[in-house]
Amino acid sequence: MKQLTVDLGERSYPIYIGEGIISGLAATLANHKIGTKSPILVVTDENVAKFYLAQVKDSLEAGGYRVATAVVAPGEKSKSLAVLEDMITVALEAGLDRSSAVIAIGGGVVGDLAGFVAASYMRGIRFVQIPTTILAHDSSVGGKVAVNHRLAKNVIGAFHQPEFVLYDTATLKTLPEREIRAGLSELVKEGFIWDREFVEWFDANTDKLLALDSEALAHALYIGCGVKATVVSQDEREGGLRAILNLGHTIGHALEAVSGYDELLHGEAIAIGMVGAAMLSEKLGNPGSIAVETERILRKLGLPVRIPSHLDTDAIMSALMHDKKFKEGTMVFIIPTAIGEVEINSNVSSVWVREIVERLKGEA
Ligand SMILES: NC(=O)c1ccc[n+]([C@@H]2O[C@H](COP(=O)([O-])OP(=O)(O)OC[C@H]3O[C@@H](n4cnc5c(N)ncnc54)[C@H](O)[C@@H]3O)[C@@H](O)[C@H]2O)c1
Ligand SMILES: O=C(O)C(=O)C[C@@H](O)[C@H](O)[C@H](O)COP(=O)(O)O
Ligand SMILES: [Zn+2]
Repeated sequence: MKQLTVDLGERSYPIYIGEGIISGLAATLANHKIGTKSPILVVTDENVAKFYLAQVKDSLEAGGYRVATAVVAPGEKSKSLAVLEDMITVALEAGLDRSSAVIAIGGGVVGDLAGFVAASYMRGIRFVQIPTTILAHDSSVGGKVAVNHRLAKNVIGAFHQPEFVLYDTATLKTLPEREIRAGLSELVKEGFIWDREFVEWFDANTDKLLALDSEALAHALYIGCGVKATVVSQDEREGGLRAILNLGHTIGHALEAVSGYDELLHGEAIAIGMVGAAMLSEKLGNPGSIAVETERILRKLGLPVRIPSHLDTDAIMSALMHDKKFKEGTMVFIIPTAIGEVEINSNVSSVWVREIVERLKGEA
């Protein structure tokens, strides 16, 4: 098993990464002083429940825990206020108290939702992240928890750090192919923002990653979680640096909202957004090779790199204005300045953005 730390003073926590480590969940909870006196709530979705819920519940109960479960429908639409309220109902009915904990087992949807349940229930109880998608290397680390609004992604939420992250890489074996590709989009993002060598390694190992080669995947997830932990440790609440993790998200989140949260997967929307940010980089005077290279790598992963042409440009432009980086009338974009380097840039004109959105809709 490998271990990383998110270094946040008294809120510091470990990320455990290893194959088969989910079987040690009850012992890990006990090590982290989550005791058996108060009930715990396990939140997951229907797909993940099918594979892993019985095993997790049995092992927790064998460890003396009283376990309530909440199983939501899979997909982004479960990140809603209505589902949040259902979760709170389950928590109340199961008698969760301030010593209880919420355990999220699943991808980023479950992690963000369950994390926000934990952040808001009785004004905040502890929670644990058990990521089961590649993409969740990102969502399970860093404490951003949220649900969506019809008009904008992640605008109802909080910063609430987990007690620990337990990443059992064996769970990834059951992922559908489209989810593997979407997860790799956010994983290569960690390289695009921070680590050119990782991008080069990623490019050379794409086939292995797509085939879920255990060694390649464990290495990539360790590096990806490491980038995330390093950035969050320096800027927990996005005062500055942390915004770089948002590469591709300004356009990406707008596409998710405008398409009703059920057409593009998060990682797919972010792939398109990363190509858009790279095209904006060229407008700002950086080499055009950044966009060419970004697009080549994302295409090789089988990801979409163009905006579905039926999405309305005006609707996308208006959704962009709800981006959380938009402040005092100024758009803020994360712009790649080289492969492996980005800057936070507030000099991007909305005229350019519209032009790039149109271009991304127009070409194959
Ligand atoms: N909080 C953050 O910092 C952060 C970071 C990145 C993304 N996110 C959020 O994460 C969400 C996307 O996460 P995601 O891509 O993991 O989506 P997801 O949670 O919807 O999971 C993807 C799909 O895979 C299924 N699944 C999950 N694990 C599985 C497994 N092991 N085997 C088989 N099927 C499995 C799920 O049921 C779902 O259908 C978005 O809402 C995004 O906004 C948050
Ligand atoms: O952790 C962060 O910070 C990120 O930006 C990671 C993103 O991949 C993630 O999608 C996050 O939820 C986006 O945050 P938001 O503040 O733009 O909603
Ligand atoms: Zn993301």
